[in-house]
Amino acid sequence: MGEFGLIEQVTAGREQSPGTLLGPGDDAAVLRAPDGRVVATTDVLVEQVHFRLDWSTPHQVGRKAVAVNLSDIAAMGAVPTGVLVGLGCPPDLPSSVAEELVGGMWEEAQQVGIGVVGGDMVSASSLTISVTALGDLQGREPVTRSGARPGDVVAVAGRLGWSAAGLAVLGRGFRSPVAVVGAHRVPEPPYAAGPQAALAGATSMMDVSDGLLSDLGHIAAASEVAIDVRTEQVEVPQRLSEVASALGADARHWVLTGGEDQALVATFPADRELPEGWRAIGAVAEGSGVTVDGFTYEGPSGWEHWR
Ligand SMILES: Nc1ncnc2c1ncn2[C@@H]1O[C@H](COP(=O)(O)OP(=O)(O)O)[C@@H](O)[C@H]1O
Ligand SMILES: Cc1ncc(C[n+]2csc(CCOP(=O)(O)OP(=O)(O)O)c2C)c(N)n1
Ligand SMILES: [Mg+2]
Ligand SMILES: [Mg+2]
Ligand SMILES: [Mg+2]
Repeated sequence: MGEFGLIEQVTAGREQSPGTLLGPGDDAAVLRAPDGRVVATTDVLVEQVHFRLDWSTPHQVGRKAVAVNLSDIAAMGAVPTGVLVGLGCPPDLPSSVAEELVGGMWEEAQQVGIGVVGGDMVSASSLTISVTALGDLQGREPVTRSGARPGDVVAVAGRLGWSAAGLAVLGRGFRSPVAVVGAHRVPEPPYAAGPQAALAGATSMMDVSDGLLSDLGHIAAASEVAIDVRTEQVEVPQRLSEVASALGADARHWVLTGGEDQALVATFPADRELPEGWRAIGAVAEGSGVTVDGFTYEGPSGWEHWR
């Protein structure tokens, strides 16, 4: 199938998402920007680096590719308005795989009431997916990485360590449909928690894509503060402990440094009540860097490409 046939196949019969005034199908989409500002973010996923088609179905990969972008929109305190999808497909990729991928993208987008408003299809040596998400602040100020203040509480919404546990299970050759494997295949970012944190006065926020400690390092650096994670406050779910003991791995390490669950981590003034779904895990102080119970964490604090 040629390029235009494939585009026709993946766009045909799709409903236009709310807020889309035009597209896909013209040179660009036109979206409503009620706030007068547009939030924009992009993340690329590459076969063998971010996913394997013997570990995940194309539909699951499509959902994940959109989810990792929508979590960045939520991490600004915004709501998504549309996604654009770039697909680099090897010439021997069955068109049904592209169709399923786009189907997964639509499913995830529709979880938050939006759609795929445009994209691009090119030939490539390995399957490459680039998603751009756009969002609306609904009149609120963006919650950046740089607003954490000494005395703030550090809190998290969503799962930590589940995706890393699933990756460990898959990496050891098991394909059983345990919950952690499901979590690795399709993350469940707490989308609504982003805008809720913004409304509750969060001073900084980001999504956890690389690992809690690594990502808190970005907040600490941008805000010029120190962050201490208190392990007595960080829950290690029973499920993760079970998987860890079966694999001879460390569940706490997954929770502290595992990426790809797309949880949200934020800081809040200590006198504010945390919004529903948020749990305290540490504190902000004067200084720099991230510590765990006052000590520097031994070993890598999260995923880093080329390391
Ligand atoms: N090639 C690039 N050009 C411009 N900005 C980039 C590029 N790559 C990354 N960035 C920016 O650097 C910041 C950190 O990137 P990244 O760690 O990928 O963030 P995230 O985990 O939220 O996706 C983001 O603001 C991102 O937009
Ligand atoms: C086959 C495979 N190997 C390893 C991983 C683990 N992994 C790949 S990228 C990544 C971190 C997140 O990806 P990144 O491109 O850094 O996203 P961003 O931080 O930009 O959101 C992790 C934990 C995986 N998902 N799949
Ligand atoms: Mg990124
Ligand atoms: Mg992010
Ligand atoms: Mg990263």
